[in-house]
Amino acid sequence: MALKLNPEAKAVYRSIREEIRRRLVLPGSSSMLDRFEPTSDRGEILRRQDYLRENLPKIRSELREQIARVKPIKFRRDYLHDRILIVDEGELERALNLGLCEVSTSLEDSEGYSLVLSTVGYGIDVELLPSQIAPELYIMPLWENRETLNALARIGELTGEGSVASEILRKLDGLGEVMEKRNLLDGLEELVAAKERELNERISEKLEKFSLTLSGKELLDFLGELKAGNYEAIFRHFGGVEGEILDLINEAEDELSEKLGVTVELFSREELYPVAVPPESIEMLREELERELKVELYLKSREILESVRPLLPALRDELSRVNELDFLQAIKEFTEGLSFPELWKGGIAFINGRHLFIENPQPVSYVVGEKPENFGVPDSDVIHNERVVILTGANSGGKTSLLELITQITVLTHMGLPVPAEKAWVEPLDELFFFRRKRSTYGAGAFETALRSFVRALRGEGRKLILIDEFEAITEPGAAVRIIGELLRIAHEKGFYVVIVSHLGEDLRKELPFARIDGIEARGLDEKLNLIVDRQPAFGKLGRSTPELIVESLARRKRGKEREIFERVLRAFGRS
Ligand SMILES: Nc1ncnc2c1ncn2[C@@H]1O[C@H](COP(=O)(O)OP(=O)(O)OP(=O)(O)O)[C@@H](O)[C@H]1O
Repeated sequence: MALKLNPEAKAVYRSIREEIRRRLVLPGSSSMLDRFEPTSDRGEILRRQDYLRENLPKIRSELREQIARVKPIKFRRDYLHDRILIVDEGELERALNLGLCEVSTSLEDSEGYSLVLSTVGYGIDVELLPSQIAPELYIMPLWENRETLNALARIGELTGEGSVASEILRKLDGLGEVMEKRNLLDGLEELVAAKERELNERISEKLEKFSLTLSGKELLDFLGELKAGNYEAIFRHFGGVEGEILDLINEAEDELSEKLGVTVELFSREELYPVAVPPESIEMLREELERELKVELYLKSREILESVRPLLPALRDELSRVNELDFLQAIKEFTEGLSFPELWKGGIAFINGRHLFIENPQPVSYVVGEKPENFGVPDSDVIHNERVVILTGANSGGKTSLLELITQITVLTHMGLPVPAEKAWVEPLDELFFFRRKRSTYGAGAFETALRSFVRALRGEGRKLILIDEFEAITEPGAAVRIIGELLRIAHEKGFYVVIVSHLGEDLRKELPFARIDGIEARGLDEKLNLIVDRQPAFGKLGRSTPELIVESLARRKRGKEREIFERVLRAFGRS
């Protein structure tokens, strides 16, 4: 059963949830928060506490950075246009239903496909399984997410839970060579152009050398041959150069063949200098390479998938565990220094509670309902297990903040999380109500609305905590005492826990002997003549609003005639 929250209590829950959510690293982890919605089920709260007690210590600070590297790995069914599957008439429907590629019963249809797969011996042998027909659909997402796999491996080390990712990565290594060729294919034009440039440079060097040699003694020989009409020798001379150039071309093509893994013949043998590769040749080479690569990638993927497939369920589990770890690290960060409350029966009590959203708050201890035996807070002897408490005291004393703190501790307890207090005892409740003071709403409308919500909170049975901030601000003090008095009597009879902020403490005390009156008071003035407020309510004591301290502050700040008047007023309090 979910703990019921009225809108303002729910707003406190939302701000807590938001504090945790913004500490998450991955968007996919926020659904974990839904599992920690406030519940009134005692057993469930205890289970959550146990789960966190066991798991939070495993969370190391380095984890956050690794979690941030994890991306979801999505295996998508896709239709592959590069392959055809040739099957037997009887398998046709099953093969078509796989929806992975073109299917036919006739080999004639395979024209134009890079990959011909077959269950009947017409191509690469396959069974009718996605892992054999389209292994790339499994392997490519893994290959593209090596960063994630690396992070998972590291996370496995950090948590001591291990990981299958490193084994998968090792198997994927076998794909490296094919992928490198793929990269070469992307830069094919540039690769060929560079070779072409290099080749032309080397040929031109050769030709230069050739003309140099010719300008030596050979030139004389050459002229001699020419005079004698010995053309044979001249051609032999030129033929030698031609042979050398052809060698250079062959060498360049061999290098390319080696790199690309196919026999390359790109350069023309007709025009020896400068050599140029026609664009059509590059296109043909590209097509051939693509075809070869597809086959190679298919075969490699299939081989790797065979050994990787049994690891995939564990990988899936690890990926969802990362969201859980992300959630845990967010909780760990948010609850640093907080402590698990004790579940008990008797209300709510805490020692040195610290408001979540006040910076450097003064810790406050408080009890609504039964006082725990080892409560040990000074001056708490006057507490007599009162379920209804009236909180009085100075303006800006921290009354609203205390109601907020009680709400925070109650909500966190019901989420199963630690609370901002040194020690806390919380009874699992059915409903939590928090009514804030409506500052600017006056008149019958506002009063009617407030009264209705209050009465709605009192309706029915169950374990309820009702927190009300200054109800009387929207009606006349006289009527307020009567209305609040009667409503609190009903709350008392029903055994609900109530904290109500009120300036009518004196009057309510007379009406409600069962209620405790606590007070927040100013202790004095600091060196700058500002009020020093003790945020810790005094138990069983009406909080004076200490206007005399304000008068004293003014008396000491002012000069001349005004000061005289303030001092006279101060004397009326019996102080000077
Ligand atoms: N425990 C605390 N430690 C430090 N600062 C606090 C604490 N509680 C409240 N304050 C600060 O005191 C100021 C007044 O608090 P709050 O509004 O709760 O007082 P209040 O008694 O409800 O005042 P009002 O009577 O005007 O409604 C706020 O700025 C708040 O941050």
